[in-house]
Amino acid sequence: MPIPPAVAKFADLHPKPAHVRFQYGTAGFRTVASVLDSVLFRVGVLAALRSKKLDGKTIGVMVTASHNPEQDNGVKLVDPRGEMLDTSWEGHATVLSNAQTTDDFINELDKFVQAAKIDLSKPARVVYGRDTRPSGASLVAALEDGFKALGAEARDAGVTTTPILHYLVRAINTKGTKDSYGDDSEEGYFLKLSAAYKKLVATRQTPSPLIIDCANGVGAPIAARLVEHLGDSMPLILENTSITTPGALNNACGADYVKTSQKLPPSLDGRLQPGQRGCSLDGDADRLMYFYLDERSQFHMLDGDKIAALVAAFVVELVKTAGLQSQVKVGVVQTAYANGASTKYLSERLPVRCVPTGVKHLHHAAEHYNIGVYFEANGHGTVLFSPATQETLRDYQPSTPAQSTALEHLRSLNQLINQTVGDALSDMLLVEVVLAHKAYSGLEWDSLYVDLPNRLVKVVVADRNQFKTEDAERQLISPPGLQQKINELVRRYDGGRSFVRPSGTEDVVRVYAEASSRAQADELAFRVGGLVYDFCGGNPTTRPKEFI
Ligand SMILES: CC(=O)N[C@H]1[C@@H](OP(=O)(O)O)O[C@H](CO)[C@@H](O)[C@@H]1O
Ligand SMILES: [Mg+2]
Repeated sequence: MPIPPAVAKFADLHPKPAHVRFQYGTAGFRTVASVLDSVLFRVGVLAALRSKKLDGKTIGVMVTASHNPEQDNGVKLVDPRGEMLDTSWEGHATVLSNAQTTDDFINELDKFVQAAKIDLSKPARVVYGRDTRPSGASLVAALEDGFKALGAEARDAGVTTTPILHYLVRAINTKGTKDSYGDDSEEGYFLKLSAAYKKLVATRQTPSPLIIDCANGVGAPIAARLVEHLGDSMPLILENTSITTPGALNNACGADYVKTSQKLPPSLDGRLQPGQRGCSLDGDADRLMYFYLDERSQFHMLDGDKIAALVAAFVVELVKTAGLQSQVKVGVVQTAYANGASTKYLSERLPVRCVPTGVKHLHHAAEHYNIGVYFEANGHGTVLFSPATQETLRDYQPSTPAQSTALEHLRSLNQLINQTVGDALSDMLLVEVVLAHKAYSGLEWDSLYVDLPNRLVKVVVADRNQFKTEDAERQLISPPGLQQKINELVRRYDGGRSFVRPSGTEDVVRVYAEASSRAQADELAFRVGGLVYDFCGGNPTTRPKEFI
């Protein structure tokens, strides 16, 4: 079947800007919003094709640039089980987005449809949402033209969070089956989470109020609705909720600000009291960072690694108490950015795997455990219960009241946790459940282990693509000879660790370093940064001053 003429007609309305090259990367397409119109249209077409290829299963499309500045935007596709787009299609997305003229685009499309054996007569179904960015509405209009061009049945989920969009995709595709993921509506999502949360804390004291920094993004209206559903069971105070103030999104607030600057958002100064818990969401509410001030008002961050440690230990304990330890093996997945102290803490208790950066790698590795806990240090993560484990939890006959209670808790956790993708609000409730059960304050949680001081540095190089890594990105194999020099530097530092990899989302190379003291971690990072810069022939006049 030839490409319907409507595709070319609509494509003419969305010309590709000259001299821009797009790439479907770790987080889909992401760049300044002003150049994205053609990309959105073409992604609309691609989503419809993906649905046709999968017999009309619903595909999700999320328009967001997450923690990036407000003027950026982006788009990513969600596969039928609520997971990220299959990697084998990422390259096709890139090729289609870069076809210059309408004719080029139709040619590429035709080639792709033939090669992938897509039956264009099949139905196509999509569901799409966007964050609060001002550029969202017009980009969604371009996306909708892509759907129309192929006659896809399209459902608008409106302004919503990335994890809700993932939830909806899974809920729509499992509707009416024995694997039903929940009602396929935002309301269904809130009911599922709040009911599970209330069950889990039913016998616990109401916690002290938690402050949520909503990053002035879509997390604000969504958290406000969660508040209504939680009622008295969880006192939440929402901050940074100005979604219509120009420039406010992610500006000096949000999970990425907290992680990279290791500081309290200035807007929370005087609001967060010593001893009180606070947390930050990012711009699309799929990342979560916790923090608290000690009695001297010193800021302490509880990042994705701390969340993983807290949650994994709790799940292991429940599995044991339920008497399921021989059938249900719990494991953790991290990346090289995980703090060495967290890896040590976790490895002493359960299996830990290290995989390359990017949620899809963590997610897939976590699927290999019966219960897989994965978190990136930046606060993106979730817990996956394998299908077999869900059956075990359903059928298991406990033999004591203690076993029965632990089993009920595991069943509720399986409901509480958004298993399609990291979800800041679901993860926040999960953390609150564990804190309530352990009667931990932020301080006690923080004391599970002490973070090794660490430093992340960006290095601008002529061509980051010459950087190739192995061993889950912990070793460089190219440029040749550089890894040896890094090793020589690292050896000089007590508890030193450092690795270098090309970023998948920015045109930079990242250097990570940790050591037993702050000064040493900084020094090691700046030495490795300088080494990388010079090794790549960086211009001495623009060499960053802090590099040693
Ligand atoms: C050090 C770091 O935080 N890297 C981030 C960042 O990837 P880079 O490939 O390092 O640019 O963005 C990714 C997508 O959001 C996220 O998965 C990852 O953790
Ligand atoms: Mg995000």
